[in-house]
Amino acid sequence: MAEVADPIIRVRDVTVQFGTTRVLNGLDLDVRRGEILGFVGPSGAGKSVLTRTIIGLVPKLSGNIEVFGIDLDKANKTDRRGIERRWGILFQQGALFSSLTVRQNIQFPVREYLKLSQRLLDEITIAKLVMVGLKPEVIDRYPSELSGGMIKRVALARALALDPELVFLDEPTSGLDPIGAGEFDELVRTLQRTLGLTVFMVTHDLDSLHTACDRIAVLGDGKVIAAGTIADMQASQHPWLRSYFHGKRARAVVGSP
Ligand SMILES: Nc1ncnc2c1ncn2[C@@H]1O[C@H](COP(=O)(O)OP(=O)(O)OP(=O)(O)O)[C@@H](O)[C@H]1O
Repeated sequence: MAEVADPIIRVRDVTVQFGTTRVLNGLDLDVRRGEILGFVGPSGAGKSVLTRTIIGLVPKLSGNIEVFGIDLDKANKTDRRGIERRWGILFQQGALFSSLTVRQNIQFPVREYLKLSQRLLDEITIAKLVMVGLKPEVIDRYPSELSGGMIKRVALARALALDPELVFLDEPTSGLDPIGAGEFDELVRTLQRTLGLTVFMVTHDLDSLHTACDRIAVLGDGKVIAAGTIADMQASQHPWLRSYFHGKRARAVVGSP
């Protein structure tokens, strides 16, 4: 694959296996600093597995992963904590701790890494809530008292709590209606531009790929089978890409016959 200068994530020849099932098979991927990369592929292809492998939650059989130019396998515990502070994560499942309030959810990662006064923690929390378009009044609500869209926003606020350079979003718009999803995409786009964030976004949402992503990488048979702009994807003759980007759903999004 073509080398990218100064990638924020560099994955080379990564293989991940559960028992005898090989999910990733010699996968290469670069994520460029400052871009929103949309990561797509069939259900069960291994998108979440790759995300979890990059952040070190899933062990790999072989291969090499660098984040911020640092090989995580070679980092000691202190360096690793330093790296983990520089990324934020919005997981697909269990976006928020249901027994904690919005305040406690957002402050959770901050408390893990920093010793700050409660007053400062509250100030950070309110700033993050405003950043994601929520009113400070929601701070003492529980997740069960929020709408689906609000939960996603609080989860994003939590991912942003430590002012990360890189954010992992695993299907952030799943479960939202098209308007809510569109608003969320717009928010991610705005934050990327204003904060200079790099975003790694697993998604099934064709609208997100069109409106939010700078580049798209497609996972198939354990590898990245294509990477490029939406125009590159639409021009591809690969059967899965053709049916995905030119199928019924795609036509509904781009409005072509
Ligand atoms: N801890 C695990 N142990 C065993 N198998 C696993 C584990 N985690 C994931 N898998 C398997 O790895 C494969 C890829 O799963 P993954 O969740 O990454 O798919 P995905 O591309 O994110 O799918 P979706 O789009 O449906 O979310 C699946 O077959 C899944 O069952």
